[in-house]
Amino acid sequence: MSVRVVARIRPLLEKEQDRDIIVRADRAEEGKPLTIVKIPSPKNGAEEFSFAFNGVYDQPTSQEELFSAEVAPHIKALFQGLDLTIFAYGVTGTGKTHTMRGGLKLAERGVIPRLLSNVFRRGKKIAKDTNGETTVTVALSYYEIYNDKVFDLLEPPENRTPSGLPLREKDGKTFVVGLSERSCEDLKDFERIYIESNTNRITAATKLNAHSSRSHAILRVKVTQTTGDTVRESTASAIDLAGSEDNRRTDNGKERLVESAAINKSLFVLSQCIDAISRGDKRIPYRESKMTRILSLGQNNGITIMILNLAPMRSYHLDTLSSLNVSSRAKRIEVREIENELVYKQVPRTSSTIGGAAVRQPLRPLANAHNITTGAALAAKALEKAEKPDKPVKMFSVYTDKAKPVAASLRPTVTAPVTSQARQPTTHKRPSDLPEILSSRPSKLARPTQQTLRPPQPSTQISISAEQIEAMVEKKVAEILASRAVAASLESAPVEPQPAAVPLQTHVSEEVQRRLEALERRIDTDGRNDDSRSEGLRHLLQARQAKERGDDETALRFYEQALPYFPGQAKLLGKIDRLRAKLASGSGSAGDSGYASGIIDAEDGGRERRRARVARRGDEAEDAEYHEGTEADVEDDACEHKARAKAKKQKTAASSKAKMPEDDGPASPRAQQLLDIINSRDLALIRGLHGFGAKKAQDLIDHLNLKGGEEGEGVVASLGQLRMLPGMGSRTVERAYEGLA
Ligand SMILES: Nc1ncnc2c1ncn2[C@@H]1O[C@H](COP(=O)(O)OP(=O)(O)OP(=O)(O)O)[C@@H](O)[C@H]1O
Repeated sequence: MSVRVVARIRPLLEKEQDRDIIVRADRAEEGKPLTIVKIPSPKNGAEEFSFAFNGVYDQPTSQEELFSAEVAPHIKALFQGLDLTIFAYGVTGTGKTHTMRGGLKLAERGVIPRLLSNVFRRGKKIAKDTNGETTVTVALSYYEIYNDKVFDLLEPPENRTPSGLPLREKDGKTFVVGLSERSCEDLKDFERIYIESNTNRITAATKLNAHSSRSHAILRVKVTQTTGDTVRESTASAIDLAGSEDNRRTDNGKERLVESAAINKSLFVLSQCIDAISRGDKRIPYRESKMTRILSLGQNNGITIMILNLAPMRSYHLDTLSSLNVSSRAKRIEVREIENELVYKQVPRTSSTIGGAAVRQPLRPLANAHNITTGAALAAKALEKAEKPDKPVKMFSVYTDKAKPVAASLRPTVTAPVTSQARQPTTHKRPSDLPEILSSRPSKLARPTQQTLRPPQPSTQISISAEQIEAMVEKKVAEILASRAVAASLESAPVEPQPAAVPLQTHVSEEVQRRLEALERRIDTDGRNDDSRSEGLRHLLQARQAKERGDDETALRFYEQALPYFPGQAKLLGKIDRLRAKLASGSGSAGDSGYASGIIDAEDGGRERRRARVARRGDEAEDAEYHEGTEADVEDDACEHKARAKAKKQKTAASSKAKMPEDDGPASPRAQQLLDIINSRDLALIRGLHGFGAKKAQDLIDHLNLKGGEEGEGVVASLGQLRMLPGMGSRTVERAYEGLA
C-alpha cells in the first residue's frame, strides 16, 4: 500500500484571528469525507490551489477522533506482525508535538499515549483469550536527532557523547548502534518513562512556538508476542519531526540558526527523497541526513502514516504551500505491507573464535528499518527483480500516472496543485484500493510464485511450469518473427541478400524445434520422475521399518538403495553415514542417543562428538520442520507421498526460500542443521550440501582444522561467520541453506 498521508489543520491559537484564516478543508463530493485542502495562490488571491490527501482533519478535530480514524485501525495489524510508522510533518508551530504527544489531560492525549494504551489493552486481551499461552511484552526505545546527531533520550543528557550514536547499515537497513531499550509493563510505566525522557529532548522558544522542538524525536515501541517457542516481533514507530521554519520569521539567534539549518536541511533532504521517489529516480538521497536514513521512507515495510500538520493562518502561507506540495507527493510512495515472520526461540550461542571477536549485535534496529526481513520480503524482492530486471532492487515503487493507463476517475490522487478553474473531479482512492487488475505491483503480502522463488536449478530439476513453457515458446516465436523480419528486410534491400540470413532462419527454426522437443521430453520426464521418486520413497520406508525393527544392516541397505533417487540429499547421506559408523563400531541396535555416546573413541572424540551432535540436531531439526509443516519428510508413509509431494510443490516456494535467519540472531532449526553439518567437518556430510563440491568441502574442513582441533574451537557459530570463511560467501551459504529444505 502507499504511504497514507493525512492533513490536520490546527485551530487558532489565542492571538490568531479568524480573518487571517486562509487554509480550508473540503470534500471531493458532497457527502464524502474531507480529503482536500484549499489554499489561495500567494500571487493571486482569487485563484485557489487544491491538494488532495487520504484524509483531512479540520480545526475542531479532537485527539480521540484523529486517533480512532487513523491509528486505531492498524493496531490489529501491528499484532499480526506488521510494523507501523506514524510521523508528523509540518512547519514549526503547526501542532506536530500536540498531535503526537498531546497534553496531559485525558482528552488531550496525543497519538503516542493512545497507541500505548491500545497496545497494552490488546496485549492483555490476547493473553486472556489464549489462557496465558501467548504472552505480550512491550519495550521502548526513544531517541532524538539533533543537529544531525543521534542521542538516546532514555539516557540522561550527561551520558551523551558529542558525536552522538552512530548509525550502521546492515542488509539494507539502518540501525542506531548502542541505543538502550526499556521494557514497559503498563501505561503508568510508559508515562513515567516517556515524561521523564521528554525532559531530555531539546526544545526552545522561538517566535513562532514557545516550546518548539529543536530535534526529530523517534519513539519505538517493540511488541513481542511469545507462544511456546515461537516469537513474533513487530514495531510501532512514532516520529515527531522538528518543524521547518523560515528564519526571517522566527527571529532565531545564533544557536537557533544552527539548529534551524540542521532541521531545515534534513527536512529539505526528506523532500528531495520524496521528490526523487515520486519521479522514479534510481538514486534517492537518503544518506544525506540521519533523519532520512532512519525514516527510510519508501524502503520500509509495513504501514506508514504521515500526518501533515497545518496552521490555517496567512502568516504561514508560503511554508504551508511548500509542505502541502511535499506531502501530497509523499502519498504516492509505496510501502510493502509485509508481516514480520515468526522466529524460533533458541538459547543464544556464545561467540566463537572464528572471525575474531564476536560481532557486536546492532542494538536497536530503527524506526522503519527493524523488520526481520522475511521470506515474503525476500520473495517480493525477487519478484520485483524478476519483473524489473533493469532496476536496482528497491523496496519502494511509485505510482506514476504514466504507468497507470487507468480511467481518470481512478487515478490515485491529484499530484500537483491545480487551480480551481482547471480542477478535475477525482475520487481520492489510494492506489492499493484500486482493483487488482489495475495495480502493477504484487498484492498485499505478496506471496511469491514457485517460478520466481526457485533458485537457479540444474536443468534436470522438475521445476518447469506450464506458464514457463508457454513463456519460453512465446519468446522463441517472437525471436523467429524478429529474425523473419530481419530476413525480409535484407531480401527487400537493394543489395545482395546476406548469405547468412536464410541459414540463420533455418538455424533458429531448428533450435526452436529442438527446444520444443526438449520441453516435451521434460514434461514427460517430470511424470516419470514422480514414479522414480515413489520408488525411492519405498526404499526409504523399508529402511525406516528395518531401523525400527533394529535391523540396522537392512536399514542401511535400503537407505543406500534409496540414495540414487535422492542424490546428494544431506539428510539421507547423514543417515547412511551414521548407520555405517554404527555398524562399524558394532554398537548393535542402539538408538540415536546410544549412537551418540557409543561411537566416540578416545582418538577422534571431538570429531565424533560433533558428528553425534549433528545426528541429534539433525533429527531434532527434522522433527521441528515436520511439525512446522515446512517440509514433507521423505521417510513418511510412502503411500502418502503423492499428496505430500503436491503439498510440497505448493509450499516449496515459501519454504525453500524461507529467509535465512539474521546472521547474529538465533539460529533456526535449519540454520542450526547447516552449522552442525559444517562443524562436523565430515567430508561426506559437507559434500552433500548444495553447492559444495569435494574441493570446497575439503578446503573448508582444512580451514576449520587449522583454526583449532579441539572441541569448541574452530566452531562456526552463525551463518554470518560461515559467510566470512574463505571460499564461502553469501551465495554459497544461501544455496546450502536452501538445499536443506
Ligand atoms: N489541534 C490542536 N488543538 C489545540 N491546540 C493545538 C493544536 N495543535 C497545536 N496546538 C497548539 O499549538 C501550539 C504549537 O503546537 P506544537 O508545539 O505541537 O507545534 P509543533 O508543530 O510541534 O512545533 P515545533 O515544530 O516548533 O515543535 C501549541 O501551543 C499547541 O498546544
